[in-house]
Amino acid sequence: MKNTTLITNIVVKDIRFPTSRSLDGSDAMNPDPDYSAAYVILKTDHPDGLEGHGLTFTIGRGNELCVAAVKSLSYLIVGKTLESFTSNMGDFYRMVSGDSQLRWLGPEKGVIHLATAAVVNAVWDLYAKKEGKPLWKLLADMSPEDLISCVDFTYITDAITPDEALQLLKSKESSKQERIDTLLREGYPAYTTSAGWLGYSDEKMRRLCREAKAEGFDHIKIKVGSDLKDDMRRAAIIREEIGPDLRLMMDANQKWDVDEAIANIQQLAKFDPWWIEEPTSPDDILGHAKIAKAIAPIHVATGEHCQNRVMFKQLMQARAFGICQIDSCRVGGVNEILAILLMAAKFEIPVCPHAGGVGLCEYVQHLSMIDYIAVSGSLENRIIEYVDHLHEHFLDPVVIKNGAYMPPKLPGYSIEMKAESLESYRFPEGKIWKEIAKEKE
Ligand SMILES: C[C@H](O)[C@@H](O)CC(=O)C(=O)O
Ligand SMILES: [Mg+2]
Repeated sequence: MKNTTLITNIVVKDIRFPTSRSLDGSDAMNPDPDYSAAYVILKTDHPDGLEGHGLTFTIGRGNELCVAAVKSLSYLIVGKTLESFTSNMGDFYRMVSGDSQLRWLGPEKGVIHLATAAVVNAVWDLYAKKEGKPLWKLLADMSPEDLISCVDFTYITDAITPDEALQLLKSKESSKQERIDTLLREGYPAYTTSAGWLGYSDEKMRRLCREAKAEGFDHIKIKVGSDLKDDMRRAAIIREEIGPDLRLMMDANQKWDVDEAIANIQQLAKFDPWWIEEPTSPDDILGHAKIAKAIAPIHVATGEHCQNRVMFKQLMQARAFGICQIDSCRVGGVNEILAILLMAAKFEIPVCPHAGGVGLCEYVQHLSMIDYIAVSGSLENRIIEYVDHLHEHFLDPVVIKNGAYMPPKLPGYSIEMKAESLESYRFPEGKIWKEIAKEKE
């Protein structure tokens, strides 16, 4: 029997969920998101019909651009074997992100990089399925040398060299099993954003806060950035519900200019936020540094719109944030995430991933788990975002127990959606979108 798995085709789907109807996911910058995915299926010649699944997340309009970008990348993947990629995952990443003509569209940013993430993550899903392990375990079982070989150190060696990264991983190697046991027993701590969407009524916010507390969450995030008076009123309601001891985080979704952010956070400080997220443009490193200095000890958190490892590097070097929010498909998938985790460990900055959306919770649980097991080795001030939407569409949805993510058990990257969901939410031909179109008529 042959040992190689040929990737025979890529199927790409435009999948959209009409979340804007209930204002789930709404914030000051994005008042009406329709959580969406450019969804990738790698078909193979494996006798068991093995497939690699991956997605990149958008909030509706423009999802078709990501679909088109995946199609443009597909010639790099189709007709090649999985093993030709997994024999050197670093070379694989450089090949996908560095195509001599497509690179002009980025490099390593924007629509082409979102598409890169979908493709790269689909290959990791296929790899983990072929090995019969959940992704976190596939990575946990790699030697420090193998993990390092997955990383593209181009443009970041002034912050961390491959040799430094290797030493860092080696220092955690002998105690990995203890941390795996902790995760299997207690899970990885989570926080919830489900109560704090900007479009929710005060009553709904209060009810969801009570439910979150009862479910064991001790960190809650709310949206700010609409109107300061309203932000203060909503923050007061949330504090009243959660009391003084639970941690409260605030997310401005890039709404403010730098000095405006400082002034507004100084007002909101009376509600004791642990972090303020995306206070200004995600590209403004010096602006973030100015805000971080002015509002300490409140932390600046950012990363969900941080486009690549080079930007993360500069945020770290400039001490511009205190919390690093990786996003599983904003940067170029698992390989680039490993680079960011290594830098964060070296700079001793906690990584608290951005999740929510559709599929992001399913993805990032693996990333935080590998960070804890093999890279940072720490849970201190580390917590994964959790949002209670759309998990029912996945074959291996996240399991939350007592406010913590339990380690996934099934092989793969947990991102495979149910066939009936892919069919019903296909845009614009799926049943759901046809019904919505009819209602509008
Ligand atoms: C538009 C998205 O829902 C965004 O508000 C998510 C986000 O900022 C977060 O979860 O953090
Ligand atoms: Mg956010």
